[in-house]
Amino acid sequence: MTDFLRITGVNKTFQPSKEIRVHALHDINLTVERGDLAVLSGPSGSGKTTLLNIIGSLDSPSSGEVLLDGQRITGLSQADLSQVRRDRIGFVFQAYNLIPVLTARENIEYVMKLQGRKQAECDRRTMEVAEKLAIDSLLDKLPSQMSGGQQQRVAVARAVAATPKLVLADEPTANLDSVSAASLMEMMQRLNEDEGVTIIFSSHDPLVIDKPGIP
Ligand SMILES: Nc1ncnc2c1ncn2[C@@H]1O[C@H](COP(=O)(O)OP(=O)(O)OP(=O)(O)O)[C@@H](O)[C@H]1O
Repeated sequence: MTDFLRITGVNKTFQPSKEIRVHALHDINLTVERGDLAVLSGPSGSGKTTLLNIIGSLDSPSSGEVLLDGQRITGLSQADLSQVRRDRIGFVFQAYNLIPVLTARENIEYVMKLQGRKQAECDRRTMEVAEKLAIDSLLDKLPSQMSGGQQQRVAVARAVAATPKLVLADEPTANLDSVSAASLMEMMQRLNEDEGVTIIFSSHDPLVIDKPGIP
């Protein structure tokens, strides 16, 4: 069976100016199985965001290759990469990144609409994920009318609603208090089990990393 995600010999060097070169990733080799809930842990500056951006095809490695579901994503055209991101990957960011002028419902529907799904299907799937994330009473609110924990649950709902194969979450609990962080982790764990979606997230929070059930 092919690995769901295989990263081989990935290096990333940033060159912000002529004199400065930053080796953010050095010879990274990693495999993730389908259905895993995996955590990338490490101190600030160790390269977690850089690696997640490369896995999510938001950035490209300086060398090495990334295979997602058997397909080599390193070297694809920008148009093909956009399609991979739209159809196969859901993103959750530290700062929630909801669209401020859209309600929770419209934010959640956004990627499904880009995929060309019919309104009835968007409605059904929005309700399904909203119930799983306990945000069904928040669907008509704007991000500014919600707490940080509520916004992050909406962001997770947006990431999973479009039925991606992979969800990438970069420090999703970093801006949350410990109770909201624990609740978000439980919900992500349940989504991983219920929907079989592979989730990779980064964290440097021992409470999150050491949670039972997280390998
Ligand atoms: N666009 C960039 N230009 C130059 N250097 C960069 C760039 N992006 C990241 N870096 C550097 O690469 C290294 C890894 O950064 P990265 O953000 O991936 O770490 P991280 O583990 O996610 O950190 P944090 O936990 O603080 O978010 C750091 O030294 C950072 O300064």
